[in-house]
Amino acid sequence: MAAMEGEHKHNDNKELEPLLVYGPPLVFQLFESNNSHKYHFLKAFSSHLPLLQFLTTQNVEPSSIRAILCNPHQKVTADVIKTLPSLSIVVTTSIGMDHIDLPECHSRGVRVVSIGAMFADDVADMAMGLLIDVLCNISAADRYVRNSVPSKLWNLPLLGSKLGGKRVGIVGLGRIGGEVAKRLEAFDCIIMYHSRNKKPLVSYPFYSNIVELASNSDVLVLCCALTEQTRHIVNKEVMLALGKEGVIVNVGRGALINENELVQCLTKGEIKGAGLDVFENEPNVSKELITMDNVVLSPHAAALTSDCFYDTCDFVSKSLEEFLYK
Ligand SMILES: O=CC(=O)O
Repeated sequence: MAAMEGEHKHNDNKELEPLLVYGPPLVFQLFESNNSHKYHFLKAFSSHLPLLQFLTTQNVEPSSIRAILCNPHQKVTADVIKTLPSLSIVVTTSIGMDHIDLPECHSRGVRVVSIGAMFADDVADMAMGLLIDVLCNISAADRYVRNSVPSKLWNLPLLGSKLGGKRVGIVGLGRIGGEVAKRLEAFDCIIMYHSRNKKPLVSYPFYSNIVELASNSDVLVLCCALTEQTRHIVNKEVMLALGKEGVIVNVGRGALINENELVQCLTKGEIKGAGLDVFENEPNVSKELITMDNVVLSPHAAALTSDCFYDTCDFVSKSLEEFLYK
């Protein structure tokens, strides 16, 4: 466990009451790596432990926690919320909010603030990176070179394929999906999308049925939020419709895809490949996926850029200060 404590003055020079904030270590690295930032809301605790376990093992009084800082790996369940009588705000350093029990927050009057679309560019870059990697076998070729001897260097047993001209179905045309579309246009891709509703200002073809989208696409890029409606939105039927040359990229949430069915389809050659930044049972990654050369894996890292870190630091500080001290 790491603890940070400090004495800081608010803008109006009024001494702040100590505020307990709890969050996972990665989030707190933001503050540690940005020394110039004013820690208005200390004391803060960070731990890898789930919050309820943290409270009991570290002997922290639940009623002293007024704010939670979390990321998608930190579940803010109804039990967590009920255990913290003074909780008044949850700030998540993520776009997605599926790790937070929103109805419980709402009924308790706990405010929830998410980073919104701040990371859209970075996540869209990751989607493009994964897609180009799968199509051009970059990671597989990298492994080949590292394990090769000079006489075999040119014998790579894989053929790539170009992105240009591919028909790409974007699932979820919000800010991230929109940024993905912008990038795909530069590659002369044919873009279409599926989302809850047709977007009146968007000219790309809209498919209300994801199976139809898949059967008209070479690639599916998943950018939507995980909800009860989108859980397993990509299942065997969708993958069979995408077809043997089809590629799936997921920068949304792992459970958007039925991962068992994905493994089966990849194993049987029913789709060609996948680029995954997220997994259904994080932090566990299916053993089969790990062995596949046509699959590119990334550890939920699309927003782990230095740009995101600085923006997040500002955002979190402002959100907490505004809500708690104004
Ligand atoms: O997973 C990351 C996010 O939701 O921002």
